[in-house]
Amino acid sequence: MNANLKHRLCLLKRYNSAVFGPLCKLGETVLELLIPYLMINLINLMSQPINTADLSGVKRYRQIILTLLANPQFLQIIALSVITGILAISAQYFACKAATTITADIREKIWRHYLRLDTLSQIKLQQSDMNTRLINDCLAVQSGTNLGLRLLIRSPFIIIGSIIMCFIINPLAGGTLSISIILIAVLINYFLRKSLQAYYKMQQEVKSLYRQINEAKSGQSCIRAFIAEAKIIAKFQKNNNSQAAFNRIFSLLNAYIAPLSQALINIALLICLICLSLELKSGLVEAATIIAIYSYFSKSLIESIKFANLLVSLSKAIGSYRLIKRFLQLPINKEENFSLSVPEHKEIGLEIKNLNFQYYQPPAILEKLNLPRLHSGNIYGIFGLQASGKSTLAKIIAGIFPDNNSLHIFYDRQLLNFPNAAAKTAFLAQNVAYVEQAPKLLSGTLRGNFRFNSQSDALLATADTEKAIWEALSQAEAATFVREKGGLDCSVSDKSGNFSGGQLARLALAIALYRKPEILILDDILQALDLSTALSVVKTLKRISQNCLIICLSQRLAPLINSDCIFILQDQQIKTYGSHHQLLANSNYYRELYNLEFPTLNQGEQTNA
Ligand SMILES: Nc1ncnc2c1ncn2[C@@H]1O[C@H](COP(=O)(O)OP(=O)(O)OP(=O)(O)O)[C@@H](O)[C@H]1O
Repeated sequence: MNANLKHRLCLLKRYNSAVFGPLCKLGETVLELLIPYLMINLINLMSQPINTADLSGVKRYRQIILTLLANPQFLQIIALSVITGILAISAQYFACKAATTITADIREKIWRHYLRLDTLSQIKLQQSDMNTRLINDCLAVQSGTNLGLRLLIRSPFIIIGSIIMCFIINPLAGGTLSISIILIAVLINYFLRKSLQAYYKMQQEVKSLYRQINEAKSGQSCIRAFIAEAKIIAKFQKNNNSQAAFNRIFSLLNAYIAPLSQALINIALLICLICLSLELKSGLVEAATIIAIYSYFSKSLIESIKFANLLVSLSKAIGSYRLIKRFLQLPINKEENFSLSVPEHKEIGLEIKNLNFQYYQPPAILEKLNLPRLHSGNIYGIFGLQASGKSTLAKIIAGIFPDNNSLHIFYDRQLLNFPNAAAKTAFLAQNVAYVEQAPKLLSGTLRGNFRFNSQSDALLATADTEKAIWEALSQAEAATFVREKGGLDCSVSDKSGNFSGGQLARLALAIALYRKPEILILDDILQALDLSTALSVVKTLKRISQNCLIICLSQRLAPLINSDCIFILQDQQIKTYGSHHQLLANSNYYRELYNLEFPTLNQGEQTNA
């Protein structure tokens, strides 16, 4: 079977409720249209006198029921009502199942796409946008799909069917109903347009509220420092009031639709009844016919109002789906399932040639940057003042930001060729451990944070794994406080609030060491540690650097002085490099920095150098 057909069959199987729902609704609609028509005969039958003169009390009613039950049309109506009920419930069930399945799949797709996004797009994307896509937009799609599957066929079918049935029963009634439905359509169209304009403005305000909440959450210290609470509250109030105003306009405009439509249909019905009353008196029309006409008028009215609500829901759903689609078109750069097995005991090397980088708009953060070949077995230091681009460079080496083909990887001095940029990113993700400046853990348990590459819970709890985790914790000087907190199953709260900055740095280092990476990048983490812990960590790093390439980045010289080579990042480039002593002897800039940082030591050191 061809793959495309197979894929379509799978989709059909998964979303079969989306077919069954409308089918049940169609069946229900057809039967519902027939019932008032059949009622004409039933009412006529009931209006004929049933001989109950010699009976009294319960027996009298029993006689009436038996007469009705003997009439095949009565039985037909009962049977049709039961089937209609069953079809209505089934349609409801299938529509709900299809809508929730579709939305769950879309939500999963959004999340997968987010995780595979190009990191620059991830940074650019506001947290509030992600929340809106995942929650508000998905809910709008869900309710639009649910209503659409039930009403998109039903409402027009009932309205057109009612008009046809009215024409069959009485052409005057058919004509009056047609005209009133056209007027209702014009009215609905006008109010819908206006209300949707208000809805989109309301959405903008909601987005702005979300943004403000997130900003206020992340910038709390700034708000407190500048006593800016009142200003923040006033801004929030302004947005909130504006959102409420648009919400009110939207709700009012929608609320007008039902009473105005009802008034229109009632006027039409009144005109129709006045005309028909003459025919009724002259015996041209039966009372039962008028009841059936009334029934078709009310059905049309109810369906018109439902259809108006459906249109509102559908336009919201379509708007939301467009935003989701736009999000899903954002470029991804991580290729799943790419694996390049790392040969054991091979020396890894990396080199950067002519690297340029900017965050989605100028200025350039790194420009024509070159980094000579680095090899495993060494610790390299990269020094740069604040905002010189250290973290940016670290993220490029870790494969988090695009390297635009400037980063070259070597095994035993042989250049590694990757089939495409995504394969290189996947390789770096597997082999480089990057410990960021202010790391955070995933909430849950500490053990869960050591889950690498979809390891199962069972594997995480084996004696071997536990031993390896504790070894990594000891190497990162984290074992003691982890024991005090209750061991590997101690909890990690939301945003890692139950650990200090230094503890988080050590835990992040332990997680990185546990992975036994080929390249380890430490972004200013030694700075977060007290002196004795930092010295122990440096000793560990010396030991593990025998099989690993380690890069430490720092805005202070102290954590880098013992590195095998120190690179100075300045003016978007690596300006100079060498060992601490070489730099002290040859670089004025380095010497100045050193004198600033160690004012009392500098005399002796410089004399030695
Ligand atoms: N997400 C971002 N969007 C736009 N510009 C950014 C972003 N992240 C960093 N920058 C800018 O890039 C420049 C380098 O930042 P980077 O974090 O790489 O410097 P750094 O040397 O690590 O700084 P620090 O020592 O202060 O941590 C800075 O001017 C910063 O404003």
